Amino acid sequence: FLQRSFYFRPGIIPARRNMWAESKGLIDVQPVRGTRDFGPEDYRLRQWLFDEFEAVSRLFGFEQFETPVLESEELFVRKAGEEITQQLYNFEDKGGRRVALRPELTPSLARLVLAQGGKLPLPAKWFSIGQCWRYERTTRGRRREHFQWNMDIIGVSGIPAEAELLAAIVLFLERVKLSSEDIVIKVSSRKVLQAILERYSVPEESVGPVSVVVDKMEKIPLEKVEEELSALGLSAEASAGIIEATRVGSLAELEALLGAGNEAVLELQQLFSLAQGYGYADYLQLDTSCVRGLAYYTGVVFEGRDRAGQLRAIFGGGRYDRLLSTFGGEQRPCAGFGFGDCVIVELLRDKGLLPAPAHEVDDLVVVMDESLREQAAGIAQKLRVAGRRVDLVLESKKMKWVFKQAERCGAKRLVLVAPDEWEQGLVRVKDQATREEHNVPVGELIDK
Ligand SMILES: Nc1ccc(Br)nc1
Repeated sequence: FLQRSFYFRPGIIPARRNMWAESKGLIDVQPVRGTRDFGPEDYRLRQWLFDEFEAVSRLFGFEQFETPVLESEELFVRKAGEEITQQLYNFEDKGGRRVALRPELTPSLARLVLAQGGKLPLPAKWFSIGQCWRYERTTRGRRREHFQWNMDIIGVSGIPAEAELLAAIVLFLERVKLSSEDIVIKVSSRKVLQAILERYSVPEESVGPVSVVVDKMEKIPLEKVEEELSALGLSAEASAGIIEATRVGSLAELEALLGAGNEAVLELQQLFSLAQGYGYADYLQLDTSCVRGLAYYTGVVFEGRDRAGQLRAIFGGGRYDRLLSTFGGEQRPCAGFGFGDCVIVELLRDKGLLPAPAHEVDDLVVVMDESLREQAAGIAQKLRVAGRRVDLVLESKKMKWVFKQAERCGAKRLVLVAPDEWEQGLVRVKDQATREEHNVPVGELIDK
């Protein structure tokens, strides 16, 4: 019943509780349903991924922030029927407060921006990596937590903001050796649906809830989509207009549908031109069926998919100019994206691009005679102060075990503290790469 590492074996939700083991008094060693442990092997892979997220964010001049995983429930209570709010991991705490484990990072970002008041210099370019939660009731046994990388630009109303965010994503993809042959970034704008709804005099506030319904089109029958659109008050004609607008596959077609001066058309034309400038245009595909399932988007939206179409969205984002004002704050233009830690790992594994970061230390320090333990401790500490990673063997071990441990910890050097050599001020050093062994004066150990 040992849980296999999650990252390396996707979709393997931990084995059911082991009733036999528990009957013997062993606690349930599985993590809570829908959550993952990150043992050292998984944690190294996760660290590699997060280091890439961070490196790209810093290459774009973004600043890192963090907010609590626990938020006031009200931050996520929205009336647009989004899955993300229907699966809220919410509860009442011992103080009677209605709280929730955050399902996404953007509302927390908005809260933090508002907390800074008018003194926040704009534009603000912020990034964060945080665990997000959902309470999935279905028996599918899906995960209930994942980590998301977010980058957001606050205070820039123009398309250059969206283009810059996409450039960051593409840089990440290319750093992990993916290309436009592997990934397509579907791009559209909520202003397409807005323009259609205007034609049928549907109030603009419906764009969010209508988008939430349209976002489900890939997953539910068309009749159900039409039913839900009708429940939102759309006429049969308006629903037909919306569904037709999700079938546009090029900018030229969109221009023909909405007219050359339409804002969505102009903005998307600018986005594709900037994409040429950055050099990532071949990732982009205009697809008006891409609306994303978050109600608060107000403009450009995008999502990353594997070109083979086997996986769920790898990332998603867009413009959300009204979120701050819905929290009672001053309206500020915002754009951002969320990039999960799971689908990307599945894709990299499928492509044979997943690294397997090994545990490694610089020195394995071994005491050959317990009378020299204090001396060995001193050597280990000096090596560490000099910045070398040291695994100090803490008890008397046979050499067979020592050689095995040297492999396990990827030691570059074996440092043996033994009586005969010590009397001459020497320690025995074995270079693990060259297998060469020689006696080294203790004082010269550091700069070797
Ligand atoms: N929003 C959200 C949270 C957690 C997981 Br797993 N998926 C989506």
